[in-house]
Amino acid sequence: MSADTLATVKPAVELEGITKRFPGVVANHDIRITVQPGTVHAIVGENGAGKSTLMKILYGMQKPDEGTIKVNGAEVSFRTPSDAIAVGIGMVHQHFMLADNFTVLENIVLGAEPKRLGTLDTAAARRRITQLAETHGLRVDPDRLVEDLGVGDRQRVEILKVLYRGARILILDEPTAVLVPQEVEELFQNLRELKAEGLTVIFISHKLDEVLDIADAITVIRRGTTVASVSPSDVTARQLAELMVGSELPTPETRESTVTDTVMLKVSELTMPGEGERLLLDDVSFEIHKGEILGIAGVEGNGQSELIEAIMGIRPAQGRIELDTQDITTWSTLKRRESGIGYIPEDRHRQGLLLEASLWENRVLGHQTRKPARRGIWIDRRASRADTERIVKEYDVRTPGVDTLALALSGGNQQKLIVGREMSGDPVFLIAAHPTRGVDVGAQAAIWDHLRNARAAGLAVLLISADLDELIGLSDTIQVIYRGRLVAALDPSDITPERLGGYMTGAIAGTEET
Ligand SMILES: Nc1ncnc2c1ncn2[C@@H]1O[C@H](COP(=O)(O)OP(=O)(O)OP(=O)(O)O)[C@@H](O)[C@H]1O
Repeated sequence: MSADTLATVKPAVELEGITKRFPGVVANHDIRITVQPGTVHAIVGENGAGKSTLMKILYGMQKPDEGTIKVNGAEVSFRTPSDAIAVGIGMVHQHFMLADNFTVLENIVLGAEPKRLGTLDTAAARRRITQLAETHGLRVDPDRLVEDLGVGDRQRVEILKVLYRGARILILDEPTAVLVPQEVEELFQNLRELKAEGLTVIFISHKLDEVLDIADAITVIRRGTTVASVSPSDVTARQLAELMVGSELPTPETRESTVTDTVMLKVSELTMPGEGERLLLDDVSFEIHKGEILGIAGVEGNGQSELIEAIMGIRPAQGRIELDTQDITTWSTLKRRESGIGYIPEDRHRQGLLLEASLWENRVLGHQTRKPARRGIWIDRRASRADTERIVKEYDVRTPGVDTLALALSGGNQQKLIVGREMSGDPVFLIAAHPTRGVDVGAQAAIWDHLRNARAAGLAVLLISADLDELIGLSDTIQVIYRGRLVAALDPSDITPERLGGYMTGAIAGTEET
């Protein structure tokens, strides 16, 4: 692009002086960001820094108290997302919003068409989708059911859905959080193609290496305000993290094995039927010792959720589960929890928190029968509040206080609260599903420390994570789950994320299959 044309090209997005206040919190303060068209622009910052709030403002989901938004040089004011869509802004949410039992085509068209599906010109819609998919290198089959698609494909459908509505500026909220390395590479390839077509991508991410790999420009937000605008070629991941927190990061400690001979959890021949012939869990057996972290690696949808649900007694399965030599196979979920199982669930909104309740009420959720919640037949409010304050401090949950509603916390801070709660009350066995999903690098290191310390004190942990660095860095042993079977046992000190990704996708056959 020559200097002349550069001068005439208007920024895709200009945010000037954006301020947004919530009760007790200034979520955004005088934010200034310029996003050039045809670029990938990353927004990074600690949990609670104000990234999501800013993206919601840019997508018309929230109104700023102050400041202006310009899109392609023209000032805009959004009342709803439809206003943002009308000027070409689209948002791909982290939690996919697709209807499972509809086809790709139906999902893409749903909501975008003025007519109802019954009267839709399917042939024209299919032509347009195919054309969009081809132009942007987003291969998907329009006639497949969404429930049959893997995570990477679902994400492509979400992107196509946004493009179908005419978006030229795409907002992606932590797009790589659920992807394995191979899928991340595919997504980045898609983003590069979008960019080459002149589209603009704004994305939020906590994975700083990835940010450095794909972004053309990076804006750092700290405590609600823009503190730096950098080019990826000028910073390292560590410097970026330090810009986010405003101080130097501690260097992580090395670790030693704390695995003992005492078996804490023993799962034998766990089998769960699915629809038709396919088994959701197929003869799964393993042991976890006191002081051991067993990591389960797998692409989402290969039986991890079912395994957790079986161990927690949420969903029936054949086989046997023993906790500390006791057969708990027929126990209720509550009884399992009471006997010392902590559970950091996969989906913090559906299973982890009551969003309309305060932080201290969430602290006692699922722990009503135990200390500090219980005093006689009553809930001990004072002790519960005090313990919540302890968690807020120890886990650095950014909140105005323990009476704040859970829904007012940023995503990462909600996660820190859940982790703190589940690590409280000295569990003997912990199920940690994606324990650091959505938390910033500093908080991630802190949660890892908490897990390692608890492990050193004898906690047995079942770790399920899509973050392969986390699996490799924390686990004593890694088992790969593929189509409901444990197919390979791997030594974390001897495996790279790329090879692990190979086992997870079935590209490298596991020991059981060879
Ligand atoms: N609806 C709300 N009501 C009250 N406070 C809110 C609300 N939404 C966000 N906040 C507060 O605004 C601040 C910024 O939150 P935001 O979700 O934008 O952070 P974030 O940078 O996206 O964090 P994360 O990385 O954890 O997702 C936080 O202190 C949060 O508690």
